[in-house]
Amino acid sequence: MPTIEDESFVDVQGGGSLIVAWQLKGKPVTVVGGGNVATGRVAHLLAADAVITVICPDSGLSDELQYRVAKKQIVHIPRNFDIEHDLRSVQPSMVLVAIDSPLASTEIYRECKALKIPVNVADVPAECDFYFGSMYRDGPLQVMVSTNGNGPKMANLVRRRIEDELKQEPFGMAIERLGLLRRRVRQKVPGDTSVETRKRMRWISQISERWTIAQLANLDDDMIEQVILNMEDEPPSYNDIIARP
Ligand SMILES: C[C@@]1(CC(=O)O)C2=NC(=C\c3[nH]c(c(CCC(=O)O)c3CC(=O)O)Cc3[nH]c(c(CC(=O)O)c3CCC(=O)O)/C=C3\N/C(=C\2)[C@@H](CCC(=O)O)[C@]3(C)CC(=O)O)/[C@H]1CCC(=O)O
Ligand SMILES: NC(=O)c1ccc[n+]([C@@H]2O[C@H](COP(=O)([O-])OP(=O)(O)OC[C@H]3O[C@@H](n4cnc5c(N)ncnc54)[C@H](O)[C@@H]3O)[C@@H](O)[C@H]2O)c1
Repeated sequence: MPTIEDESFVDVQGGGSLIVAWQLKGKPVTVVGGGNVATGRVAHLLAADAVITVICPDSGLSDELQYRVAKKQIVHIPRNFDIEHDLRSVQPSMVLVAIDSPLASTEIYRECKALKIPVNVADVPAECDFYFGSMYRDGPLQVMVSTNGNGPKMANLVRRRIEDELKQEPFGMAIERLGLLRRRVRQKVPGDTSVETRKRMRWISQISERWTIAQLANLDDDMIEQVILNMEDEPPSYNDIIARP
């Protein structure tokens, strides 16, 4: 039984935030404003497959957002935000505010809180349920750097360091191919018993660990089938697979 004198547990440092990978696929998200900041928010939302409505007067819609409306990637409502119509009746999953009017922002923020809708008001930490961070993406890989409000520019610098390192190797492609292999392994060893799950997990962990990033990125559909056909206790090495006819 652990006691409060037990020093084997690490001390936790507070003052952070919970970084999670929020799933927005198919969910309605409202972006208020159509300028530079809103345009950046929309790019992040599109990458998350959200269903996006942008609300701002026609005169405020950026060229990029006009292009996205024309491509039917987003819906645009050409007027100022209206709390009754755009919040109370629609109840979106999330609201992102990026407008040049602090009074209107605060009003939208308060109503989102009353309706329990998660909201971010760009550059106003007191009106954010969550902050954005500096993002590196490569296919399904996403790395987000946050300074928890202390220095957004520094978040950008740290992200660029990480980016310089990660872009040396095809991580995105490797992860995509590994994702396909995982799905095939689950078809080959279906079932939810702990024995089956443990077998699948050990197998995939070993391949993830032992194959290089370049080898994983090279894993084409035929090789995946070879790997699946040879699913014995020990997972094959890359060389085992390419040596097979
Ligand atoms: C990461 C990034 C993502 C994004 O927004 O997409 C982001 N800000 C970015 C850039 C940036 N923003 C600002 C500068 C000027 C230099 C500087 O101040 O450092 C630069 C740098 C530049 O422009 O180069 C000004 C600024 N930002 C906030 C305040 C208010 C305050 O601090 O009180 C002020 C001061 C306004 C004033 O002084 O009046 C607040 C927030 N900005 C955040 C995110 C959240 C905290 C993130 C974190 O702590 O890590 C948070 C809390 C809320 C939010 O907006 O979600 C994006 C970099 C993307 C990239 O390029 O990679
Ligand atoms: N400009 C920047 O680089 C920058 C960077 C970080 C944060 N910010 C902050 O983020 C906010 C937005 O910045 P921006 O550069 O995108 O501004 P912007 O001036 O380019 O765009 C403002 C947008 O808000 C719309 N708008 C104004 N009132 C509205 C309302 N009531 N309903 C709907 N739409 C409305 C306008 O039509 C326009 O599309 C500002 O508060 C700014 O301080 C700006």
